[in-house]
Amino acid sequence: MLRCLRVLPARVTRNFSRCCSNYVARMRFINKLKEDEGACLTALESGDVFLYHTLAPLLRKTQQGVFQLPLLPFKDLEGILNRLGKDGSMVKDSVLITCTEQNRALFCLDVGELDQRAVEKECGGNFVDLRKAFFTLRGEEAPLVARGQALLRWHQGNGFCSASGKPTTRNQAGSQRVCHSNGLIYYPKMSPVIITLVSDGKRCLLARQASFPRGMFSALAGFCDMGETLEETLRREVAEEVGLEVVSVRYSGSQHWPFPQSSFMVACHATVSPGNTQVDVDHEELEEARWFTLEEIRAALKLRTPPRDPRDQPPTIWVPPSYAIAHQLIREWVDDQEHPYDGK
Ligand SMILES: NC(=O)C1=CN([C@@H]2O[C@H](COP(=O)(O)OP(=O)(O)OC[C@H]3O[C@@H](n4cnc5c(N)ncnc54)[C@H](O)[C@@H]3O)[C@@H](O)[C@H]2O)C=CC1
Ligand SMILES: [Mg+2]
Repeated sequence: MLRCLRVLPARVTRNFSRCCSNYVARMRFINKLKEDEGACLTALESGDVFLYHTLAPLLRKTQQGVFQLPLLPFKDLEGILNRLGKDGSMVKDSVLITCTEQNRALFCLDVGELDQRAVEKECGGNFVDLRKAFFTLRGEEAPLVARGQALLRWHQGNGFCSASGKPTTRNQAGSQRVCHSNGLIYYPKMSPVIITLVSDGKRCLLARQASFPRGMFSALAGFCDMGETLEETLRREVAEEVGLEVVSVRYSGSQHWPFPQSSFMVACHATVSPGNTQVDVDHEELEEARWFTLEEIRAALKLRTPPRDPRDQPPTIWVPPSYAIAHQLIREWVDDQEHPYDGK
């Protein structure tokens, strides 16, 4: 019975103290840009834009060999577009992403209709696949390129109203599209996904899909069905994929995940009772799922890059890298084992 599922208090308190004191003003400014067409255009004209070509972000390599996301001031980009024979007003198709602590607005634009090499030459960079960009960029730039691509992809796929079949029009910020024939408003969409690390108190359960790189194991994940709570999704997915019944759940964190389409990943720890640990894998979904000891997980976490030798038998086990929320769950589990929680 669902009532049996205990939802434990979160152990981790997120600390936002690093946020600067103008956070409230900045959030209200961004919100105003979504609602006020004139203010958004003014912010774009004094802001920066980063580029995509058919959804691949433009990156630039510094002399130190570090990849960066080049931010082009509005005027510079207008000039570049003019030099490439395009009307500079194309910059106005940019989509609002965020705004810096100095209230400088940041937008992105897909220049897929221009010659890729010509743009790369003008901008001094290269358009790279999002997966590569996401794994290469540092700090806050990785979620920025993911967010930008997700928004641009959503605009490219929502040019028509699904009720009337007529074209939809975007607002200046790109935070919504409207069908003027029936007034329907469309907002960017993410699919909610639960991701959970199941533990029996001493071991944790990791699984791999056949499509994963060799040797990589991750936490269990699954899309929410319409009308489900996150707890119901978690309980159902664990039952479906590995045949186990979860008895408690603890929230860990969340993450926007752009692959293959926008998912909103909600990460939780879950436990099964020690007497109910017999795994029964659904081989339609998973290639393998099994329990791992603390020592095995510590060894897997030590591998910073996937093992080089593709022939090692059995394959060396490794886990998703640090930017994946699965990694956070696995690290927290190790921490829980090393410093057990006394419930206070
Ligand atoms: N950031 C991270 O650490 C991780 C992210 N993930 C992501 O979680 C997502 C879900 O994991 P899966 O095990 O594949 O889910 P899943 O166990 O629900 O299986 C996927 C199947 O669910 C169905 N489905 C239902 N609703 C769907 C929707 N809205 N979009 C697409 N398919 C839908 C499809 O038939 C699909 O083949 C994947 O996109 C994956 O990339 C998975 C593991 C780690
Ligand atoms: Mg799954």
